Formats: sequence, C-alpha cells, structure tokens
Amino acid sequence: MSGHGTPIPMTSCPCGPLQGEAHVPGDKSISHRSLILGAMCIGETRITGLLEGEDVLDTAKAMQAFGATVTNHCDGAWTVNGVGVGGFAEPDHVIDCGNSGTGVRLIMGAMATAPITVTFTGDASLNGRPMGRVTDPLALFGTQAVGRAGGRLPMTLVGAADPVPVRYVVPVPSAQVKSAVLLAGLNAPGQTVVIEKEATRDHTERMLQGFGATLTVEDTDEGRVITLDGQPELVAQTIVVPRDPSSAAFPVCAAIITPGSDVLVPNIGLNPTRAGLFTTLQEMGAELVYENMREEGGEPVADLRAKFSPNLRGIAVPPARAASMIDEYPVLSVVAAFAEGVTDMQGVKELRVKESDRIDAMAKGLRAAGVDVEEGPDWWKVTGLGHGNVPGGVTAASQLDHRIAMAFMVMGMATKKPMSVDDGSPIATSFPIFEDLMGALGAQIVRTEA
Ligand SMILES: O=C(O)C1=C[C@@H](OP(=O)(O)O)[C@@H](O)[C@H](O)C1
Ligand SMILES: C=C(OP(=O)(O)O)C(=O)O
Repeated sequence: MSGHGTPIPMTSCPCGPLQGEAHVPGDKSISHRSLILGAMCIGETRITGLLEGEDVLDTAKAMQAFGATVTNHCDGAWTVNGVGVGGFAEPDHVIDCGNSGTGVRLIMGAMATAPITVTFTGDASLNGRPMGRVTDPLALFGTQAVGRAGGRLPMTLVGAADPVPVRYVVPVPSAQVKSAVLLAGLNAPGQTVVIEKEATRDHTERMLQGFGATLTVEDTDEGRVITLDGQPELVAQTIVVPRDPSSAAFPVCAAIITPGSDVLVPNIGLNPTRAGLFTTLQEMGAELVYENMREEGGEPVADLRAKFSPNLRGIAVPPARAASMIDEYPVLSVVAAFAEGVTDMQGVKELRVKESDRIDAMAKGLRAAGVDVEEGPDWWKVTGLGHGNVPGGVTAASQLDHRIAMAFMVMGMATKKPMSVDDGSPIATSFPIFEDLMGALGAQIVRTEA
C-alpha cells in the first residue's frame, strides 16, 4: 500500500562498526507463492516465517477476496484454507496489489482460468508498470484483459470459461511471467509448457511440485522447458519460509562498506537462482563467507558472515548472472562506489521496469553524491572512489521503490556526509523491520522532517 500514505524522509549518518546478528524477514517470493498456492488447495496450509510486509499482506487480502480463509495466529503462524484449483470466487471489490508486481502478476495468472471477472489496481508505481507481458500469454488460454494504454493498471481480466493449455516461450527473463503462465495452466486441461531461455528464480516450480502437481523441468537447446499437467488436486502443505536473500543483501553490503564491521546474517536461503549478489561480492574482494551450509525444506541455506572489506575492486558482472541478482543491483551499485575501479553491469534492461527505473533512480542519487555513473538502455557502469572517498551529503528520490530507499540508507553509513531519501515509506513493502534491525547493528538511521 506504499505510495498512498505520507512520505517518510529518512537520513543515514556515517557510523561506527556494524556488529551483531541480523535476522532478516522471510522470503518475499516464497511468501506470495505460499498464500496463492495455499488458496488453490482444498484443506489447510500452515505457513511459518511468512514475510509480513505490505506486498505480501496485500496478496493475503486478495486471497480472502477470492474466497480463501487466511488467518494470522497468535504464535505468528499463518493458515490458508483454500478453495481448490479453479475454485476462486469473484471478488466484490477491486483487488489492490499496492506496490507489488509479483502480487498482481501471479494473482492474474491464478485467476485467469477461473470463470470470474476481476479488476486490479495498485499504487502510482505499480500502475506505471507493464502488464502486457502477463496478459499476452494469458490471452492464449482464452483470458481477456482491458486496461489503460500500454497495458497499464487499473485493468480488468475476464477469466477463460473454457481454458485451453498453452505452450509459451517467455520473451523476457521474468519469473513473474513464467509463474503467471504456470498458475493459469493449473486449471487448463492437458499440459501447459513454459520455456525460458534464461533461468529465473524457480520457486514456483519447486512449490508446485511440493503441493503435489506433476511438473517436469528439462534443459534443452531451446532453453529450460517446464511442463505442467493441468487440473491437479493440490495438497495443502506445511511451509517454513526461508529468510530472504534479497533482504540479507542490505546488512551484508552495509557491513562490507562500513569500517570495522562484522555481521552474521543467519538462515539465508541460497537457492542458486537467487544468490548471484553474494558471488559477485566475493569476486569484488568482499570478506563474505557462508557458514554452516545445510539444506532445509529442499533449499540450500547458510549463515552469511560479512566483514568490512577494505580492498574492494570493480568487476564486470556477467550478464548471465543478472536474473539471479536482479533485485540486488541497486545495493551493488552502492558497494561499487566504495570499490577501486569500474563495476560494469550489462544485460539488465529489466531494471528499468521495476518499482522504479532503477538505473535512473540510482544513477541520479549516486551522481549527486559525487559518484560517476554511465548508463545505456540495458547497462550501467559505476566508477568507484575507494573507501573513505565517497562524498554523500545529498537527498535522493526513492521513487516509491523500497530497494532504492534502502540502498541509499546503506550508502550513508560509509559516505563522508549523511545520505537522505525523500521517502522511506516503501521500505515497509518488503523489509518492515529494516530501521530497527540496522539500528541494532549500530547504524544511525533517523526519520527527518518533510
Ligand atoms: O517472481 C518473483 O517473486 C519475483 C521476480 C522478479 O521479477 P521479474 O519476474 O519481473 O523479473 C523480482 O524482481 C521480484 O522481486 C520477485
Ligand atoms: C521488483 C521487486 O518486486 P515486485 O516486482 O514484486 O514489485 C522487488 O522486490 O525488488
């Protein structure tokens, strides 16, 4: 629901060493999927570790509007009593997905093959993002969509009354598009096939299998071919949501750039389709190690130990790694400012259609803070100034984007002068405990007057 409220200006001041343990919240991608798949089962799904951020809470409300019973229990667990595949009821109000691209796109997929009509909206950020990438493949099932020019929300979808299965090659590297097609395929008879040329996060595939769907994945010359048998009976599950690597990125990067720091970030999901940032930081010379590597709930998990890293160097980030760290480029660009040399980030066109144009948002703030940034349609380069040399001392626009706001707050911990953002309120969409968690480590983030 960010973007509806009063802006919260925030300032982060240069601080002493960050120390201690950072228990970051549950994974946002897995949290959305737990609620949606729980709503598509008959029976009770129990979820612990759910991210209670605004994006996920909006998805919980949407599932209730479709007829599922979603309950937050006193012990912190959530339960979802679902309505079964194809059983979604028609909501009697507009579905507001707030700031969440994942929420709206996955829910569109989940309702696309049910015989109901649904109108979706969001905040100013979400209403500017492209939905054609999802409604185009959904049209192949027989779903109709009418929205604003350019495939923008608010938008009404009429679910296919008589859906047919689909074979679809995803044209952009997007787990949201892939997932929308798979969720729509659940209520189509026969096999739905989705092919992705570049592997993106695979939580939907893993979780569909976990909920009892028959789904196979094959690596071929054409790409990753995912085949789903339609109209399964999904079986309610008990889900333990791992902690979010995309949230872990903030305390990890803060420790790496702040002199004297030593921070442990326990229990982080390290699914290879999500862990690209950590590999990149290690290649840049960061003191970042995985401790206590183990497997939990079918996913690799480790404790991350990050220490101040005085010898960071810029690198060329391999474009093939982009999908596995797509949400982490804003904070990577901050680390790059404290490295020696150029960090070259190619193959990242998708950054321009997130909650903000993330290349533009970061480039503007970094440049104002004294850091040189070059950019093109699908690339950007940050020239680092080395430790102790980054001026700071400006207010950056967060553009309704939580990752931009948090990236600049991390930056202010190690610049010469404080860094501010005009609005930190979007942080609550994915990391509601960010200020407290960073403060407990020793950061000095304060809310400032508008
Ligand atoms: O499927 C998901 O949970 C997500 C997929 C990614 O978006 P795209 O599918 O647009 O790349 C990512 O940026 C987003 O934060 C979460
Ligand atoms: C891109 C993001 O989220 P979404 O697309 O779900 O809004 C993100 O969390 O960085």
